[in-house]
Amino acid sequence: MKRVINTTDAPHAVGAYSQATTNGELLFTAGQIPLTPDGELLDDEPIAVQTRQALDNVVAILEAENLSPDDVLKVTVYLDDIDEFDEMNETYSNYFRTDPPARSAVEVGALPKGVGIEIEAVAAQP
Ligand SMILES: C=C(N)C(=O)O
Repeated sequence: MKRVINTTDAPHAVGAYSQATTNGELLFTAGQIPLTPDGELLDDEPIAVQTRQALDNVVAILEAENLSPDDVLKVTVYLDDIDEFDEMNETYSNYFRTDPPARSAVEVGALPKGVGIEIEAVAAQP
């Protein structure tokens, strides 16, 4: 059965979606943008800062379900500018140090709120 996740440790949805959904086995986060839980948009910050905030949001959502980055199976990274891949990747690697999840990283034409990055994850209950 589908259940939605709501945590104040991650930003509220900026549209018609839930922060995450789960069926009790798999958890799907919504794409997380560099928006703080208090609603501050970090769109003018370097991509490293934006990546950190997006991943902090992913981690907060995971922790709301007692999951951790180790439980993540797949990540998708959407970048406004693929030339920022290396900078994103350096920050990203701090979150997934051993046996990192599968990942796709792609450049897209534009992202909500004019941010530089959006990151979504799929995790499984251990
Ligand atoms: C920010 C999003 N995840 C959205 O607009 O779908």
